Amino acid sequence: MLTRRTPISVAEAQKRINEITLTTSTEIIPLTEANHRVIATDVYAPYDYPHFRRAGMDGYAILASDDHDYPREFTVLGEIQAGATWDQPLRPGEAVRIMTGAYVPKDAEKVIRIEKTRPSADKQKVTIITSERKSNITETGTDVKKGEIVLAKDQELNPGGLAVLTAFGIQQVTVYKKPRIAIIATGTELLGPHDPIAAGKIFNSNGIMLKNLVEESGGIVDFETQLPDEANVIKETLEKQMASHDIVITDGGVSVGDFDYIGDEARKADQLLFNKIKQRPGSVTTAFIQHKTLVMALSGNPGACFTGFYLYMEPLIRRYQHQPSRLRKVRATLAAPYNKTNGFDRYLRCTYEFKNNHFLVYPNGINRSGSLANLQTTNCLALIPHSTTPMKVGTETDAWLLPFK
Ligand SMILES: Nc1nc2c(c(=O)[nH]1)N[C@H]1C(S)=C(S)[C@@H](COP(=O)(O)OP(=O)(O)OC[C@H]3O[C@@H](n4cnc5c(N)ncnc54)[C@H](O)[C@@H]3O)O[C@H]1N2
Ligand code: MOO
Repeated sequence: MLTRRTPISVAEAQKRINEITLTTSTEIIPLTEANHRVIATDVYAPYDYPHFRRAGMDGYAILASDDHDYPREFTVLGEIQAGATWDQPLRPGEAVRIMTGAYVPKDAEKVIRIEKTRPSADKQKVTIITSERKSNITETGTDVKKGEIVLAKDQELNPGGLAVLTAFGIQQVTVYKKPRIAIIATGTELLGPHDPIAAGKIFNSNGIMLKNLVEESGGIVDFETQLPDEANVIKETLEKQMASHDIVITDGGVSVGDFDYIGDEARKADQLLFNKIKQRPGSVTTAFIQHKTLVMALSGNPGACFTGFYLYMEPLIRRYQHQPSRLRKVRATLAAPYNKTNGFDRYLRCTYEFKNNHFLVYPNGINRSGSLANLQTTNCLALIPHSTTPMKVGTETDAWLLPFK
């Protein structure tokens, strides 16, 4: 059925997606699974770090009042290994052999590095040759004081952050839940992964791309399927997946063809956000909310599907994690010809180069909506504003550098 759709701008479509109120929730997970997760609560230091006075060098611990008139011989009271403690008092003329990272005796104020000493053969005595400028002792709480925020919320944990938490004996962390996303590809032309290639048929190349794009952006794909263009099958699957997911992403079946059933579902939905955008590729990109779940209907055309994901889905998935989009908007110069003109703004798949403090963008291969050969090497999208004349080489425009590229 042919219906008239009202195209809106990309900015307006992005605004409508951005205005969706998200119900983000949190979960507690073991630290061993927390790399790249976003912490949802400030984490306070349960104790000082370090929590004992620690030797920064291998050497001999002595009293502050003894730090003079070198060379001078000291009596060695014993040895403190890292991990051990020491409770004997230290008196003038006495030293304790101490290792890096070991507990410093209470009354010791200085560790003289081993290089500046001459131990006797039986190790019972040591001659200190010269003093040290530094104490070589790390005082309690030098790094972090008890009660301070060691990691503030809303940041993505990385291996360094995991080390910080572990140092404080923290083994679990509260993080934002990842949105659960279902991916439904539609099209009777789609072959199963093990089918032989056949006339009129294609493999579901969008499926694996979308799954990995979702996961890279911080979502979980726990349902993925491909469906023939059959209204009932599509409707039933949509209903079921909407009930159990935060977002359902579909691709294909969204234009005005006789078998484009996703478009029909969109028009009947509780809230239609948009079903035509003034953009190429992907003018058919559609979004609607049904039973409080967002359905993002991307074009089946691979180039349009790729672009639509970055423009609308990546920022939304990141928002579930309280994180900004990873697309980096820059000003860039068109460095090679692109001669096509269009009534809609085009998000051209490009490669970029950073030269003399400036970004240069190069149109990447064939930029049709239905072409896909450039998807591996495309690392930015550049804006070719709608016009009746081609954009001249050397013109400045907006470009978005893509994450993980
Ligand atoms: N009469 C009109 N025809 C079309 C219009 C229009 O306005 N009037 N819009 C065109 C534009 S623009 C686009 S974009 C496409 C959008 O089509 P759909 O999103 O509905 O997608 P399909 O028609 O199902 O497929 C388009 C193309 O992509 C291939 N495809 C589909 N699924 C996959 C997949 N999972 N992996 C790889 N490739 C896939 C499919 O075989 C088609 O070749 O509509 C235009 N038509
Ligand atoms: O809307 Mo389509 O521009 O060819 O992807």
